[in-house]
Amino acid sequence: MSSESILVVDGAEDRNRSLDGSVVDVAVGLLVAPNGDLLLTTRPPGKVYAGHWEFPGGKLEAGETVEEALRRELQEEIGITIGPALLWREQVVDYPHALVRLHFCKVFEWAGDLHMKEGQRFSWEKLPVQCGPVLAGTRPVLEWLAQEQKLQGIAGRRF
Ligand SMILES: Nc1nc2c([nH]c(=O)n2[C@H]2C[C@H](O)[C@@H](COP(=O)(O)OP(=O)(O)OP(=O)(O)O)O2)c(=O)[nH]1
Repeated sequence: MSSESILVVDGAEDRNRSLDGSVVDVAVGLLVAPNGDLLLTTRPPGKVYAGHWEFPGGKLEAGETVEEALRRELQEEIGITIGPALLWREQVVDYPHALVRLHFCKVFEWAGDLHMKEGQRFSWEKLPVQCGPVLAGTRPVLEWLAQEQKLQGIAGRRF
């Protein structure tokens, strides 16, 4: 029995899928600009939930680490080469189309200019983000980021 919490999306309550074997791992990049803004992109036309806002990333291929997959996906999708990817949080999401484990990584350094290669839109956002609709599996991490920012604000005032 896994202790991971599962976010169930779009009427999946009765699916009761097992976490053994069928989970698709996804590397997701939280690109943080020097001023703290975060990069969000829309899901490209033709993909499930097209037009919904998310953080850029994609599925791991066989044999890849999360960092390798994220570096490849961001080169393929938005034309940049990332520096270190720092694993921050994980979330399992049960969608009607798939059961995914999202590996959210913070990225502070990258090379190259943004180039949306799959017809996505992009936006540098402050919290709370103004773009929408935001993909259901992306909402929890926005909450965690907001909590972190709040705590940093409190610590900053105190010290
Ligand atoms: N990239 C990304 N995917 C997310 C986020 N939140 C979330 O629930 N997901 C889900 C949506 C999809 O089910 C899955 C990512 O799969 P995908 O189809 O976009 O990945 P991919 O680019 O490798 O796709 P493909 O090559 O198979 O077409 O993760 C997020 O913030 N970013």
